[in-house]
Amino acid sequence: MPAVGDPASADPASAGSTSAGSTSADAASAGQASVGAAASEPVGGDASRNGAAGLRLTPDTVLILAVKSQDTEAALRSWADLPVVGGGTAAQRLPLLTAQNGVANERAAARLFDRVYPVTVWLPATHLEPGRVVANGHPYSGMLHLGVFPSGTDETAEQIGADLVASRILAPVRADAMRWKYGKLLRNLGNGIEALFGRSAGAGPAPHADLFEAVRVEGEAVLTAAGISYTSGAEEAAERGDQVQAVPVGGGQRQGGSTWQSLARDAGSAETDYLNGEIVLLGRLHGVPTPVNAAVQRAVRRAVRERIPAGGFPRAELDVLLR
Ligand SMILES: CC(C)(CO)C(=O)C(=O)O
Repeated sequence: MPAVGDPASADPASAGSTSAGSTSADAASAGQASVGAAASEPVGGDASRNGAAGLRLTPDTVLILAVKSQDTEAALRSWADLPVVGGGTAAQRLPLLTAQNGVANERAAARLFDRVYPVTVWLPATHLEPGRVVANGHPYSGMLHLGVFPSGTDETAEQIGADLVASRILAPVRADAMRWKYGKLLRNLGNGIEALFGRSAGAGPAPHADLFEAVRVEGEAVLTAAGISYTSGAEEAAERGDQVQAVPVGGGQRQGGSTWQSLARDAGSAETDYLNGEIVLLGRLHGVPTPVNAAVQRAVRRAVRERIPAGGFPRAELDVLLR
């Protein structure tokens, strides 16, 4: 089952032989890009630089959307109308995997693509410099729950899952793939906090634990009010066990998650509008206050705009936003 390289850029996270479309992907959404890359060897190749038009899409091509949610629309538009050998377009014929954090990508994809497969990405990886994606996950590189959107499974999902397992990525196929994605959304609400303030050094109570707790509590309240089911942290952790542990590569610890990496790379955008911002949106739709998620979202937007380095945001300034 061949897949295609990135048409839009030579972005390393999407430059592997199996990712589709990118403008600012990072390691957490790189999924396949890190597969097979010797831990920290540069990845990428000609296909990633040829552009979508240079690629030959065959009926057994699988498209993997591995960009940040803010870049989804552009990536989808660049792929949808490309012809597939034998007739029809990519949007009509090819399976499109949304291997991304957040829950907005599936709806955006389904507006254009007939066959959308949600993928919940649990893949500790690091992308801080062009051309290099470090796969920190061990003994498996990651765990990607996948299924059919909006629900169900099919033969394609099963086959993709089997291919992923053969490449050292666990890939349970789930009829309720979106429930896993909403659970992961809750886990990603701390991404912005980590990006703003950095990781805890040393022992003792985690700094900013109050914020991590508050965004989660708001998130759960919002999903409950919206009648959306989600996996619990315990369910996810039990499923994963110790099969995907973040280990140091080349002597270096993984310094932070995907949003932290966006600030560290000065990527010019961050995914927070689709993580904390998703909770804020649902809160507005369902009448649930979400002040802490909104403050984190605003602070990360400011950090991106003012190019405040990862971990360098003053806590007092977030507290002002919370008053
Ligand atoms: C779980 C993890 C850390 C990697 O998939 C992640 O979601 C992120 O960095 O955003």
